[in-house]
Amino acid sequence: MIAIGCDHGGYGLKQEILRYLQEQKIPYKDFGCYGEAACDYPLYAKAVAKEVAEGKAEKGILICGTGIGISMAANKVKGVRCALCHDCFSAEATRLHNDANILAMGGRVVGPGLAVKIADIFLHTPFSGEERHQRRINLMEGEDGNEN
Ligand SMILES: O=C(CO)[C@H](O)[C@H](O)[C@H](O)COP(=O)(O)O
Repeated sequence: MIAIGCDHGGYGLKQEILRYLQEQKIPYKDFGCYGEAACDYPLYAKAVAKEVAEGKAEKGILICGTGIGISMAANKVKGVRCALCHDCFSAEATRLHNDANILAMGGRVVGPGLAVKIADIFLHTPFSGEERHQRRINLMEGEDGNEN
């Protein structure tokens, strides 16, 4: 299951991503927001991040105006590796190298065609599992002597 959320700046693009998920028959849970009224992105970031961190969702997708605030908020949750991607190369690389578990995008930055392609790559690219990448993820997650 994919957990998905947005703020008002990402609402329109989220509708496009939901359409893609439905067409592809990819199960999802929509954590809001549910309209274009102004709201606060950390609330939706935390709801999706918690779902992913607790293993209830396989991956997450978060969308705000820029993708910046919502990715920052998601990355405060332990176990979350949220990657802000506005190109296909980064979407593939963050899965292969970082095993990113949440994709963030900006609804005011990227158009729907590219955004759907980015989401498709993100959802279908496996982690490479290579030792050097796993070692770096472990360091990032606070193992091997780091504090966090
Ligand atoms: O990244 C963001 C915040 O850091 C997002 O783009 C928000 O969607 C944006 O800040 C919302 O701005 P608004 O003026 O309240 O529409």
